[in-house]
Amino acid sequence: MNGLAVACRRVVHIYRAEAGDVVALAGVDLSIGPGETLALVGPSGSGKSTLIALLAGLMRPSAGRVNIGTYDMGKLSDGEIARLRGTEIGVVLQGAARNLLPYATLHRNIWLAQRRAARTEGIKLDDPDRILDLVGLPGLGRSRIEELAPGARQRAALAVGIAAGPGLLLVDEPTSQLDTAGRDEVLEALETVNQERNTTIVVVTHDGDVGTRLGRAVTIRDGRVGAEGRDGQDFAVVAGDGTVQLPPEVLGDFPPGTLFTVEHIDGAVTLVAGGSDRSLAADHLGHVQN
Ligand SMILES: Nc1ncnc2c1ncn2[C@@H]1O[C@H](COP(=O)(O)OP(=O)(O)OP(=O)(O)O)[C@@H](O)[C@H]1O
Repeated sequence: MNGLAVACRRVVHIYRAEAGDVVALAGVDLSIGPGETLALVGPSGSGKSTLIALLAGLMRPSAGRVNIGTYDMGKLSDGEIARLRGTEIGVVLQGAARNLLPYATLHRNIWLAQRRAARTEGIKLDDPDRILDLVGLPGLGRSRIEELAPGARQRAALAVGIAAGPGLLLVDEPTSQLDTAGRDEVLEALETVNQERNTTIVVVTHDGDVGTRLGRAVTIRDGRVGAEGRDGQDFAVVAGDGTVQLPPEVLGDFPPGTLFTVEHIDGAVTLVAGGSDRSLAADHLGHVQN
């Protein structure tokens, strides 16, 4: 299976609660190429888990569109979404134990994850031992999950997530309970899976270093894409409705109501804060050029 592309267009998600509605996502625009690795970072409550749940088809967006490969997730039936999750989309929930049967062997856990795909025509499944090699657990097929150390258990959860050979792997907080060595092994496993299979991988994390390692880190802030880091450089991002969130550290310089003039200089666009020399050059906004 080749990596699947992901496209979110103006995605809104509202939780209906007795105490009042909560707008968890307020218009997310995000494109992820096939075979890309990406981290979703951001403060607690910003909407990361909600976004990954929408990508996994565990919930449907209140508005907007989520496309995975050729699928429009909002238009699929529950049965079609369940089939996708057992085949083309792999999901690793937060907390390794939630993905695994503790008393069963690694082989059996992988086999259980492959069951649905095995019945689906045209899907060729990897040998479980090959999957264990990919996640750095060679020869451990007969070990029971409860015998594994926490880092190995997290990689076992990854093995289950990739068992059916998904084109998109969604992983929630894979390193949060681990020491540095355990974290590095999990990241290595993710990198190997991505390199060997070209799997698109999206990881929700609080760990900024994980974002750096994965090459692309998208910050979710107040239910929107707030910023993006790529290969060590930070960018603000223009949303589908034309808005740009300024990084919190410069917000103090541009209070609400600040007026900008839009100046076109040598083919580049520069926003100059009214009556001052404070400006945002287009290059810092993702290069706006005609
Ligand atoms: N089932 C729910 N019902 C009502 N509100 C919810 C529900 N789940 C999440 N929320 C709210 O939606 C918003 C986004 O939550 P979400 O869990 O997506 O954020 P997060 O960035 O993943 O946070 P964390 O890093 O703490 O997991 C928060 O205000 C949260 O309180």
